[in-house]
Amino acid sequence: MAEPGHIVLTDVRKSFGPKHVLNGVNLSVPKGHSLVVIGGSGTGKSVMLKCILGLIHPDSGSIRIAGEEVVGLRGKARDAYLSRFGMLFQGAALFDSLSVWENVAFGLIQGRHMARAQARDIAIEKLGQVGLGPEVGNLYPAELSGGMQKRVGLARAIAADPEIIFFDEPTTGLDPIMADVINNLIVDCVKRLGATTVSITHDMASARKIADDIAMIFKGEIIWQGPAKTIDHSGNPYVDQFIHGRAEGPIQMDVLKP
Ligand SMILES: Nc1ncnc2c1ncn2[C@@H]1O[C@H](COP(=O)(O)OP(=O)(O)OP(=O)(O)O)[C@@H](O)[C@H]1O
Repeated sequence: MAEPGHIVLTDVRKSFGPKHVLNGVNLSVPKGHSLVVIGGSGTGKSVMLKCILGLIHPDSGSIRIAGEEVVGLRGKARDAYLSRFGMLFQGAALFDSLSVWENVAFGLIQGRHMARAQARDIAIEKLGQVGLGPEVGNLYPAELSGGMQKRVGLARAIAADPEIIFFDEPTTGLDPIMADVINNLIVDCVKRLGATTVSITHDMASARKIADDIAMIFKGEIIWQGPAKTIDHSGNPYVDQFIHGRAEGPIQMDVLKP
């Protein structure tokens, strides 16, 4: 029998009022694999990630992590669940009032109640893994370039050695060379940790680099999933249109609707 997925979504549905956003999402990510979810704006990528994180409750369906049902977890069980995740947000989302090392160590100090000195050592080590020297630890986010901020965000995402990491648009806003540097660091850091990852991106160069598998979401359903190296021969006209960025094809933009 095939190994059950580390992250398994079964028929996950979510509507906001009359708006059906997730229409029965089915997805399985094996342990240690990197899945990249692609899809147009407003197709439900962020809502799906928020459902996995428990920030949005699905109307129905099942989300299992390592075999355990996580829909509906509350209180301490939910806190313990969230501590298994690392997250790199769009724009890095660093705290401006904290130094770089304090940003990286935030979850260790606040979440795990680690002593500051020990947390600082780990932060400096993780900064080293993303190519930043210890001197950067004492700077503040406003003193860093966008690329350095992403590196710090990545160091923070891996600080607690999470078993699952989410990357939300990890290369948005970066020039192509810095984007490639971040992609390489993501691949290195994830391999070192052996973490299972789910990433959202519009950047196909990034998707090809960091994904083992790619899934395409369209109108709240996964319409294709396969190994990244097969995406050019998916045989799916929606995938073809998306990866080549063509205005013509089965995906029609509702440019007049909000
Ligand atoms: N809390 C909410 N209340 C009402 N509607 C919501 C809520 N969250 C998301 N939506 C709607 O769900 C749809 C999907 O949103 P989502 O953020 O998942 O899109 P996305 O695929 O991540 O898009 P993008 O690539 O632009 O970030 C959108 O139409 C959005 O307006």
